[in-house]
Amino acid sequence: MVKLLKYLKSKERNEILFCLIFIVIQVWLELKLPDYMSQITTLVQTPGSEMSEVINAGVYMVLCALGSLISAISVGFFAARLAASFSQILRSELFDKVSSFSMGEINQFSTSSLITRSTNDVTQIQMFVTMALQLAVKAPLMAIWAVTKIAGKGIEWSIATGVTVAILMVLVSLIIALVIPRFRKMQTLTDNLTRITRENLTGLRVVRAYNAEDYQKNKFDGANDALTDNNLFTNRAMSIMMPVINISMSGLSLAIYWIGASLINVAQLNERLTLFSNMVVFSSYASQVIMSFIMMVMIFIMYPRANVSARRINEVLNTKPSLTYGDKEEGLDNLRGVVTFKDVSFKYPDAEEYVLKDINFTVNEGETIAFIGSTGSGKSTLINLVPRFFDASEGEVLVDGINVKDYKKESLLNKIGYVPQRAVLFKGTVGSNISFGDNGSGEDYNENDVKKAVEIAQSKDFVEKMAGKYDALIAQGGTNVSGGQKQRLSIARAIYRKPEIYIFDDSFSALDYKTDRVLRNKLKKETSNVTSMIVAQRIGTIIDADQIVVLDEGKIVGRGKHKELLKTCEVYREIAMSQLSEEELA
Ligand SMILES: Nc1ncnc2c1ncn2[C@@H]1O[C@H](COP(=O)(O)OP(=O)(O)OP(=O)(O)O)[C@@H](O)[C@H]1O
Repeated sequence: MVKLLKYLKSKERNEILFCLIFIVIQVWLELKLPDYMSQITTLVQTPGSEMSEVINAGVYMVLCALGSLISAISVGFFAARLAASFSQILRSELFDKVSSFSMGEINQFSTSSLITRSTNDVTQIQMFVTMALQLAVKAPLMAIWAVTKIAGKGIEWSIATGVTVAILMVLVSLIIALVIPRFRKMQTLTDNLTRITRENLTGLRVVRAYNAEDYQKNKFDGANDALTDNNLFTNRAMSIMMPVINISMSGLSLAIYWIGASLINVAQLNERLTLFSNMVVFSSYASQVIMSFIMMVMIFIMYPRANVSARRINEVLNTKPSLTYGDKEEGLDNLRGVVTFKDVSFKYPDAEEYVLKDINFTVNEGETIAFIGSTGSGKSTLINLVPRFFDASEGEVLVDGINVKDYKKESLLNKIGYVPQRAVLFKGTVGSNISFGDNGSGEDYNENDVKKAVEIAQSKDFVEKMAGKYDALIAQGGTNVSGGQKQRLSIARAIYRKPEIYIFDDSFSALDYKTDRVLRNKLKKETSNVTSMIVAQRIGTIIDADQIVVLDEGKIVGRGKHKELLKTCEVYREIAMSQLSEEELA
């Protein structure tokens, strides 16, 4: 938890200082109250006391209570402000950190856990900081201050207070020891629940189509019950705590008055008044000691859960992204859109087997290189090494003659227009989704460029029919457009970027054959100097490519043009024969 404090900025540090000042004032004023009470008791019991003196002491008491109230409100105000801005900082740090992760790190934590860590865990910290700021300093300060006030006022009462605190310590420690493991489990169980909920919502159509609602419900109920049982256990244990504390407090008051009564009974007449006054004061301060104790217990209760959350947040924040970047902004002179793979091999983090082995090729400016092969042969993995979603385990990936690892992040990615296998659209408008291609320029886009990109991507017809045209709304995940339309908008986004290299990861398979052909021809005509790397399943999509690379189990088993490969590569011929007619093959 302490490690997280380094993220506090000077504004928040000042707020902590204000909190501490007000806490000291509050405790001092609260502990003044019994003094005035004792003064009033003595005045009332002393014959000849002036009424004005009693009223004076009463007024001071009211002023102290008011001052204490104002201080408590100020502490609450600053604590809430600090906790809110602290959690804002943490959320923002987490967001930035996760954005810098490679796919390997995202997979290591899992998306649902990263969501819980950025939301629920941060909320736990926020709640704890609000409470702890108000109580963590106040409780021990009040306890020590109150103890110094009652010290020497009566050994019997001190023993009674000491015994009560000792009994309370034992009981509360037992309860806390019982619940801490459950608090630790809470966040993992919440992760689990988030994962199942997320999976169910994103896969809702499949769940419905296969009548798997009951199966999903059972999984959800399992996770929900586990979390509920855990919560119930901790809540039941905690519910014992308050009565225990209340009984102890009442027992202590009873003991103090009982001891006081016995002492007064045997005391000399002139000592009785002092004893009575001491008893009243002692009882008040003893209550303050117990109150401090309750406050400390509350912190102990909240701490384990907040600490688990802090650890989970720290795990993310302390993870060093495996991707480090160089300082190159440009490639070698005269090179543009040139991609070279030199003896590249790759295996996924924690995997035993290589997914790519000894990959070598070069593609030059304006050329089209296509990758084909059976499913799982490593096509997507190969092209993912260019924008550095993963880094090559061995060998080098060069863009314009420079290793991709030596570029600045922006410089490398500005050269690339990437279209993923599954199109991704964001909530916004057609325009904002396409202009996302220009480093997320959002609503502030160049309308002509958007129109041009939409036209090349064969999307003009349907976009201009949408209500609002380029300002038409796109739902989260692009659920209000068809799969093919989504893919075309995603291609338009890459075109809007004006890159040196297009990377199409099986992006044309959602298009019908005619649109696929027209789109590629138009793209070739309008952006002839841009290099294209295309992963495809359809021979038709890559038949005109300058180079076709045939992959089988992560190895290149053929390379050349369509006609050459038909003659030289068995794997390619098999794929071609399964898709093309005799005439087309001839
Ligand atoms: N994140 C990952 N972690 C571990 N292994 C992975 C991961 N992604 C893919 N693989 C494995 O790597 C191999 C190649 O996968 P890849 O997605 O590159 O194949 P592909 O040729 O693009 O397949 P498809 O045509 O079906 O998209 C597969 O065996 C797959 O199981």
